[in-house]
Amino acid sequence: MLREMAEMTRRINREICIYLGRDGSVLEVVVGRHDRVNLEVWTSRRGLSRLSGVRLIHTHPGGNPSLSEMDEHTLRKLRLDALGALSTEEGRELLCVGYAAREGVKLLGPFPLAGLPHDELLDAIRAADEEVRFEVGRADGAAERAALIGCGPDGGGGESSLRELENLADTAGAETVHRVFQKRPRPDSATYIGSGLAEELAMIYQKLKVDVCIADDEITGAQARNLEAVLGVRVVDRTALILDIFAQRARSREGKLQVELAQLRYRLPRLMGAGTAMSRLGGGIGTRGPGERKLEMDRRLIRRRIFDLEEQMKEVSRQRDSQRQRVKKNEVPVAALVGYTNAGKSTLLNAMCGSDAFAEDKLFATLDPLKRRLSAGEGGEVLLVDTVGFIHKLPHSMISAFRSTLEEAKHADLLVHVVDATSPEYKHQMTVVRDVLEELGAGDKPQIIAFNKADALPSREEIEKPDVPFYFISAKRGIGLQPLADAIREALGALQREVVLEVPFAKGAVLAYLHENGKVLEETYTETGVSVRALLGGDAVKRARALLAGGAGGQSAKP
Ligand SMILES: Nc1nc2c(ncn2[C@@H]2O[C@H](COP(=O)(O)OP(=O)(O)OP(=O)(O)O)[C@@H](O)[C@H]2O)c(=O)[nH]1
Ligand SMILES: [Mg+2]
Repeated sequence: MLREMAEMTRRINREICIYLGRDGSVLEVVVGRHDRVNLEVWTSRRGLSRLSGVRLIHTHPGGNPSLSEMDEHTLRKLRLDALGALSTEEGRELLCVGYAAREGVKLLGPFPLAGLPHDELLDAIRAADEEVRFEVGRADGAAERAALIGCGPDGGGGESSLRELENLADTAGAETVHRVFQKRPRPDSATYIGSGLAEELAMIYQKLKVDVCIADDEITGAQARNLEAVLGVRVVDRTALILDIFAQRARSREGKLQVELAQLRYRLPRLMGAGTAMSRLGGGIGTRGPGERKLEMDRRLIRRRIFDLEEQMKEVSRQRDSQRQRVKKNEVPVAALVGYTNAGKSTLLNAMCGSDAFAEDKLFATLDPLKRRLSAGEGGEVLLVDTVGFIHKLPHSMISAFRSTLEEAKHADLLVHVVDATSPEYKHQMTVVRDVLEELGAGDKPQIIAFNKADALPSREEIEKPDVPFYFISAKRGIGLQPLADAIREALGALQREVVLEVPFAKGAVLAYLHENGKVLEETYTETGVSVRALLGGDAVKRARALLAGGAGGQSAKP
């Protein structure tokens, strides 16, 4: 067979690649180009830490009989029993064989075809099979090596989106080794980026030993499969990456339920047919579930699990609702900190409430809503709630999966929109946040904007002034927090503010108005009229003042 392979390679000047099972049967034949071959992935049903039970022999057109660096990478990545490289120079055919050993890859040969040490080779493989254990995840235990691809029209912010994707990859624990953005009006329906570019990338990825390719947009299952076939590496998209981060970070029961649900809903339409086992190879981005639960289930099981999770979520939602009702009854106003991921929401919550929410220079540090009492300032009790950060290209399926967390924003009385003012993308990020709030039905809540990280901001003049109240703060350095806290209290108070109004006897109608439209707490009779302490909504205060000011003998009211 080796002679035939050499002969054929000389004729077509292309690599030929044959996969063999342990019984010697041919599992697959692949013909590549002159200088490379697309390595299909074969995994038998053995554990991911064991040798795969597959041997691969391929030809090197020309006279090089040894294993290339790429060959060795392939050997470990596919956990092959052995990988043979056959040099095909006529009359001088030589076979070199590599196999996995505990200390890395061992090489035997090159041997002339007439003198192959069959027994020695088989013994070596048998020994390796006993002792070699691969780390699940990456064969060599290092960080996953990621390559990023994105495409879109010129000037569509694709580059900065790709930078953010790199940040996300970093958060997920992967190292970005390659990045490419292709300008095109719209993604290719079959391969997302152009197929020509994909073929070029395949070469580069092999050289750079890329483990996973991440697309900056949500792609279809078919696009992912087509790309995998060309690129020869696992392909995931932005959504899978975000879900992976969520999976690593979810702590509370509710957070875990939400993440698992979102992951399964994302996976269901993307399940691959049997045999394409690429996504099962090792661990890494897109394969982790909450608590490192492996996401390997078939369709039927997934459907059942989704149903289970939905039922559990309903229960959690009910509990959360009744909790909210209790808070409402106590009339404790709630302000929700919302904003783009990494804006500094958790840091602000900690600074303003003297608490210790988890804050980190990573994206999506916070997954679970956290409520704390606002400590600074006078007046009634106010609750602040931290929320999950928003991000652009957040797919709709995820918004619905995280609805119960995001609903904290919807049920809050006031939104404090925290903005990382030092981000070159701050305007775009603000738009994203507004859009998500809109989608949640919280678009018209009263808002205060907190431009955060003012300590690291070169010039406040550069920041475009919004048309809602705004404050420059530094959550980390504790700058400008008191004015912000006051503003929060005041804005919340406007909803049901305690005011004292001096109502002259001549304006008896105002008294009636206060009783009807607010909650009168105390009435004290003075020489000229009644001093009323009452809880009033913002509009009611305005109206009462107007009534007091209007007409003869009007006396100004003191708030
Ligand atoms: N320079 C500076 N850095 C800040 C400030 N506030 C927060 N940071 C940093 O910004 C990073 C993100 O802070 P977090 O509070 O985790 O941000 P978050 O909005 O809660 O992020 P997610 O939970 O991931 O959505 C951390 O490294 C903080 O130390 C600030 O006022 N100035
Ligand atoms: Mg946070």
